[in-house]
Amino acid sequence: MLRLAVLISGSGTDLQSIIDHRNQINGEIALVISNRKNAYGLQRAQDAGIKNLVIKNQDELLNTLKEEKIDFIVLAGYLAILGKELIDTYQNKIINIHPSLIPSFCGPGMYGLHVHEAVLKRGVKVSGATVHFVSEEVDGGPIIWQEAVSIADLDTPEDIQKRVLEVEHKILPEVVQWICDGKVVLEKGRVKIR
Ligand SMILES: Nc1nc2c(c(=O)[nH]1)N[C@@H](CN(C=O)c1ccc(C(=O)N[C@@H](CCC(=O)O)C(=O)O)cc1)CN2
Ligand SMILES: NCC(=O)N[C@@H]1O[C@H](COP(=O)([O-])[O-])[C@@H](O)[C@H]1O
Repeated sequence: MLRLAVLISGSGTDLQSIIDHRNQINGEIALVISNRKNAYGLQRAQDAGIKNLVIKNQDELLNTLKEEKIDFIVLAGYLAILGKELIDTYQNKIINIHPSLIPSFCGPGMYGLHVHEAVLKRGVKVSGATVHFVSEEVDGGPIIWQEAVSIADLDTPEDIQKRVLEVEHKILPEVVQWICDGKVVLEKGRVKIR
């Protein structure tokens, strides 16, 4: 059974979606780590009986992940850019959920509401969410799964965020379950679900 660490920075609704599905997931949410002490996701972890820590320094983060014998890392609204050492140590063992259909509206500076503000400004009629492997290139890692959603009837970034979060809360636990079941295969930079 994989020992999972979920990294957060904020309210933790993506984390909660994994917690809510943990009985279907053949992995243990062993640790929740936030880089912000006021992240409500820490309370969600506490309420679920999951060990939770605040760690801002990436060297300390990597040491803690090793000490806790973490096998796989899920970035769930984690708003810091991971460095080369951590990514090399956990190569193809880190996933991230992003609130757009990558390669659109992603990369440095594209996080949280900023994404949906850019989506609204551009006037696209479809958005969605993407789960991808994490590489040194921000949001540039191999795409694992995506789901689109119509936003043609929405007029504010907050409404778009709300609708996209519904998709996030569906696909993130699904992908975590597939990973824990060994169904996610990366071949020549392209992901297949067995
Ligand atoms: N090396 C990588 N690190 C991270 C990745 C990645 O793919 N490779 N994914 C991001 C998650 N993310 C979008 O999905 C993302 C997070 C944060 C930022 C960003 O610009 N952050 C700001 C600071 C924000 C803050 O602290 O308020 C910044 O670093 O200047 C962009 C994309 C997680 N890490
Ligand atoms: N680029 C990363 C990024 O923007 N991540 C986004 O932060 C939000 C976290 O919400 P949560 O704290 O309620 O899970 C989610 O919408 C997630 O896609």
